[in-house]
Amino acid sequence: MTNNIIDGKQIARKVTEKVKKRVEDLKTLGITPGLAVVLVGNNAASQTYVNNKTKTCEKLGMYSVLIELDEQVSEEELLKQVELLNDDEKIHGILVQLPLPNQIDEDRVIAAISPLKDVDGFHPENVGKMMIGQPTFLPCTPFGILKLLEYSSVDIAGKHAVIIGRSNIVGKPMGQLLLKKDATVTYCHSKTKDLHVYTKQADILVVAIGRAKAIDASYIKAGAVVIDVGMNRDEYNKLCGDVDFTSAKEVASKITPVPGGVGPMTIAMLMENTCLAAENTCKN
Ligand SMILES: Nc1nc2c(c(=O)[nH]1)N[C@@H](CN(C=O)c1ccc(C(=O)N[C@@H](CCC(=O)O)C(=O)O)cc1)CN2
Ligand SMILES: [Mg+2]
Repeated sequence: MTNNIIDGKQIARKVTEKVKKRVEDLKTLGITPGLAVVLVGNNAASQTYVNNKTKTCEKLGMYSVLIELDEQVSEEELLKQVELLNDDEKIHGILVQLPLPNQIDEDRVIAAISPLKDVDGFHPENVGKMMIGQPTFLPCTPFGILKLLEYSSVDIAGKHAVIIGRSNIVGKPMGQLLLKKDATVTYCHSKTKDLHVYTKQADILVVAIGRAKAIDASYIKAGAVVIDVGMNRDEYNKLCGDVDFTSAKEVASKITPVPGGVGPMTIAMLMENTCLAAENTCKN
């Protein structure tokens, strides 16, 4: 198939252009949206992502701070930093970059972030709101995937969406958000038997397994929309997804590449959530 590639970079640019306008409007009211990004340790990939986040804030006229903590930092020290940010009026959004080192309980740190500043949408209160369809911050990767589908004119209602992966930050919320759009949702995961049986039924297939090129054309129904959330290195150390793009693009009606698909949307939606957090302060 030709011309079936969903360009995440281009769609992310369209989303951030709209955020930029909202930031300008907020500034006329004397409010500059502010994002605090907390990075623990020196994971190279995480460093790239947090730098992209703070750079994008600058480009959109938002305020940002990057707090870098040592790999060995204690949970108490990290929680103290989160508390300071919860109380900082210049900060509307707080994000603690994941994964965290083993000595730190991720759930405890996420729960310490004020739900009003939880622009990742990971706090249990916000996850609960998402589940019951109340307005809240939606987790950036699944929220970005919804936008990709919307901008690519993919109808969701009545479609069979199959999600491979059940993480708290991608798989689980992705299913809920597609359900809210009236898809019929099936979750698959590492213990699923006969994976082909499910994936072959998918009109929309979201792949978040964490294994390079694990899903090839043989798993995909002709004409399906394929969304690849993976981020791996192949045998030549080249970035690649969980989908074997070369074979999959021949059967999919639309497909996201890696890089340049879902990744840029994650950052664009973080900007939208931070802007929303700042707008919310006008309503309170
Ligand atoms: N607190 C959070 N931690 C993590 C999240 C998150 O949403 N919140 N998601 C991922 C990492 N992530 C953002 O933090 C992220 C991953 C990848 C990209 C991206 O733009 N990828 C590019 C390729 C980048 C490269 O060249 O290395 C692409 O796909 O085109 C953005 C954000 C885990 N942690
Ligand atoms: Mg841990």
